[in-house]
Amino acid sequence: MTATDAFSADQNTQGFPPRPDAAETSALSIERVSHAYGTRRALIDIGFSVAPASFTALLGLNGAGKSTLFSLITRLFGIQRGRIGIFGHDVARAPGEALRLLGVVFQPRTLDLDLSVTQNLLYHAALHGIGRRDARARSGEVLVRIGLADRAGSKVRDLSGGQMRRLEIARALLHRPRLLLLDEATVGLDVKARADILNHVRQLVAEQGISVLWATHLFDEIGSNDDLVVLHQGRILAQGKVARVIADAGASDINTAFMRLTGSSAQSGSPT
Ligand SMILES: Nc1ncnc2c1ncn2[C@@H]1O[C@H](COP(=O)(O)OP(=O)(O)OP(=O)(O)O)[C@@H](O)[C@H]1O
Repeated sequence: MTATDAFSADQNTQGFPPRPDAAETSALSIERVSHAYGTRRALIDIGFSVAPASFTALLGLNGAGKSTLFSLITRLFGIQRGRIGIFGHDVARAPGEALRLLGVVFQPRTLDLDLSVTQNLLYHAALHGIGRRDARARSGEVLVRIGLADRAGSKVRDLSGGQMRRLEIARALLHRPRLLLLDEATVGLDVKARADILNHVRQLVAEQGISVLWATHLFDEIGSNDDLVVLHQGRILAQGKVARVIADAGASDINTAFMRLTGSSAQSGSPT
């Protein structure tokens, strides 16, 4: 069976409606997206949007489909079904315009440990075609923003895990994106480093107006005012303001709501 065949039984994926106008104003719009690895369906007709200057948590256990979705948004994988827009730019049809507005922090670390903090940033800036002088200015700027200015000359190898993550966030901000995706950004960090990263990212939303999609399997990373998307086994089970999702599930907290929606429980302790 081909990936296309894998969806043929799903009536909801037959034909896509015209783009809603609202999608044009969303930082990110996911419309009826499906993805299969051979016969394994990883995403099944999912749709949601991220509002400009908002923090949206994408909550799902391992295997929910979060990384697959990130791979589609960033064009690591081609889109099999549906449409993805970034500030109104279709990722498949206008990838240059769309991806210019996007910054990403992937789950695996991708820093050069033997280069300094600044050298890592300059290298990345060069890949984006940012001139040397501008790159230096921007590097200083993003390091201040993410609280790493005092480590500019340090070798990355000498940073803590949390500082490395913050450097990756700084790097993702170098080309001044308006939408930032973070895939399980706190995995492997202790409680303090996790809180630290989350605070920095929330500050980017509040102070810089950056839109954030924060993928996590930890419900204690979700704030009461956040927008929430609950993804489970490739399907979206709930979305909306956290309070609304909790109320709609007839629950009193996010943990119970998640259990009711999925029949399982997310983790509130340290990431695995
Ligand atoms: N390259 C691949 N080939 C085949 N199946 C895959 C591949 N990548 C992911 N899958 C499957 O797709 C589903 C979604 O996986 P995905 O990695 O997107 O989930 P996730 O929510 O990011 O989980 P995790 O946090 O564990 O990475 C899972 O069933 C997974 O086994």
